[in-house]
Amino acid sequence: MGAIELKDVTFAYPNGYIANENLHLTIESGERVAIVGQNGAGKTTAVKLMNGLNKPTKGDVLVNGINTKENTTARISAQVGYVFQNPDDQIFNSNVKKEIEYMLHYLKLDKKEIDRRVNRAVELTGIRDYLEMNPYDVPYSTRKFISVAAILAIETPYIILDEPTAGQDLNGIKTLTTLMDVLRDEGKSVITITHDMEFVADNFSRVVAMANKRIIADGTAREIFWNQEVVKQAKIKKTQIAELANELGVGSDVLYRNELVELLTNKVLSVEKSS
Ligand SMILES: Nc1ncnc2c1ncn2[C@@H]1O[C@H](COP(=O)(O)OP(=O)(O)OP(=O)(O)O)[C@@H](O)[C@H]1O
Repeated sequence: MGAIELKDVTFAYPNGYIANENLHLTIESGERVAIVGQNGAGKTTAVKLMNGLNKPTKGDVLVNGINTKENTTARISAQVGYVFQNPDDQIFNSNVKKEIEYMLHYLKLDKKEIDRRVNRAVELTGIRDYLEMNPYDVPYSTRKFISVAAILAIETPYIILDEPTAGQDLNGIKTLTTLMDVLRDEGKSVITITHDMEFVADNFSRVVAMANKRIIADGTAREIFWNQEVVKQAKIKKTQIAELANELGVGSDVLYRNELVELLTNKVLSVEKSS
């Protein structure tokens, strides 16, 4: 069993701006972790450290024991796939199929294996109808799935999704949820940056909260969403159900609809009993 380990990592951009300070984090292989926090907290910078796109200014990042500082981004990316927040920063081929196949040719896989991986990635992301099109001729929300498919096809043990639900409608969210289930069954690690707390509560048990370049909390979704200090500092918007429970003053750790329904039902029953 491997892990991604950030050991006291600080990162400064070439202009000198320090975007991450003293990060300590271990993500075991197979784990699913959501990274949440205010805009500019340093989330994207941190995940780019995990796949070698950023190399630490101080400290070390290890991927399955391999130090990212001593290896090329290409080698680290074969372990940790990163789907960019904006697909237009990632996609550069003039044809969807070519975009998905690009890394597979780089990895020198044979045609049969390339076809298998492309088919699987296309199936999981629902983009088969677009295979022969120019990625820039398809809607933005579909283009996001092209960037997901290109990374899925590499079949890395760790996959990072940066804001996957942004711009997706109900169908897109459904496709993502099914994809999350498949990746869970395959034992893959998924690390997600998101501002969508419903998506977090439904798909991630571990949540890392960032604020002002640092990790300020690391716990279960329930622990993070009901820690008022963390919610305030990281500027997290709670789930609607947690907000509602808070406003109604029922329960101090409600996260899911069924929990709220049960609490309210019990309250009604106890009022009926006592009257
Ligand atoms: N190439 C760069 N050069 C200098 N500063 C940068 C660069 N890229 C990002 N930054 C700065 O680093 C800080 C952290 O950015 P980052 O993208 O990691 O934040 P984030 O938490 O992912 O934000 P968001 O939720 O808005 O995507 C921001 O202040 C940003 O302006």
